[in-house]
Amino acid sequence: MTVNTQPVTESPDDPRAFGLPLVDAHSLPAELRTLVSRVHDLVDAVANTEVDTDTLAETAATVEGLTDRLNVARRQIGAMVRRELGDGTTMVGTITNIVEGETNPAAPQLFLDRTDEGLRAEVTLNTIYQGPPGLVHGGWIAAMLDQAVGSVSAVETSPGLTANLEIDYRRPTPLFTPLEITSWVERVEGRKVFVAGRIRAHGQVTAEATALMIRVEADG
Ligand SMILES: CCCCCCCCCCCCCCCC(=O)SCCNC(=O)CCNC(=O)[C@H](O)C(C)(C)COP(=O)(O)OP(=O)(O)OC[C@H]1O[C@@H](n2cnc3c(N)ncnc32)[C@H](O)[C@@H]1OP(=O)(O)O
Repeated sequence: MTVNTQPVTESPDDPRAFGLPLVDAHSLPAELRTLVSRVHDLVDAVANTEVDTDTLAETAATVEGLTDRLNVARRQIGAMVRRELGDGTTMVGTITNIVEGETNPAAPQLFLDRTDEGLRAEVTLNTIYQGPPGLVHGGWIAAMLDQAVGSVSAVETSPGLTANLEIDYRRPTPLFTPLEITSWVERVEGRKVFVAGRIRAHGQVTAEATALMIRVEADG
C-alpha cells in the first residue's frame, strides 16, 4: 500500500482526505490497551529469557495460537488514530506507528505533548531498544527524533514527510533512565518546514537532530 502525497480533498490535515480510516484514541477499548501493554512486557521477557527449552517450545506454541486468534480480524494498513493533546488540539498518526502507535506493542509509547516551544515527551527505554551494552540503539535515537520533529511539523503546520534528517550523537543515551525529548519548528518556507529536536538524559543533551519536512498539502 502506498500513500499518495497529493491529497484528494481540500482538507489535507484529515487523513480521510487520503482515503485512510481514522479512529479516536479515546475510543480504543481498554482491553486492547491492556493487551498491548502485556505483549510489550512479553517482548521484553522473550528478549531476555533463559528458561529451559521445554518451556520455550511450549510458550512458542501458545503464542502461535494467540497470534492466529488475533489475525482473524485485522485493521487496514495505514489506519490512523487521532489523539488529543494537553491544550485541547489534536494530532494524528498511524495507529501502528513504531514510535508512538497506540496498538503497537513494540512502540515505547512516546506520547508527545504541546509546550510553548513545540512538543515534549518523556520515555524510559528497556533492553528492547538496546544497541551498545546498556545504551539506546543509535537508529532508535534517530527514529524517536524523526517522530518528534515530524510531529511538531504536523502540529504546528500540516502533515508531511521527512526529506532530510541529521543526527548528532553527543553522549551515550542510557537505557532505564528517563529521557526528555523535545522538538520545535525553526522556520517554514512554503512546503518546506525546518525543524529540530533534542534528547536529554539527567538534564544533559545526548542527541540532537535537524530535519527538513515536506508538507504533503497542495497549497504552498
Ligand atoms: C501522507 C500523509 C497522511 C497524513 C499523515 C499524518 C502523519 C502526521 C504525523 C507525522 C509524523 C511522522 C514522523 C515520521 C516521519 C517519517 O518517517 S516520513 C518517512 C520517511 N520519509 C520518506 O519516506 C520521504 C521520501 N521522500 C519523498 O517522498 C519525497 O522526496 C518528498 C519528501 C515528498 C519530497 O518530494 P516532492 O514532494 O516531489 O518535493 P520536491 O519538489 O522534490 O522538493 C520540495 C523542496 O524540498 C527540497 N528537498 C527535497 N528533498 C530534499 C532533501 N533531501 N534535502 C534538501 N532539500 C530537499 C527540494 O529541493 C525542493 O526545494 P525548493 O525547490 O522548493 O526550494
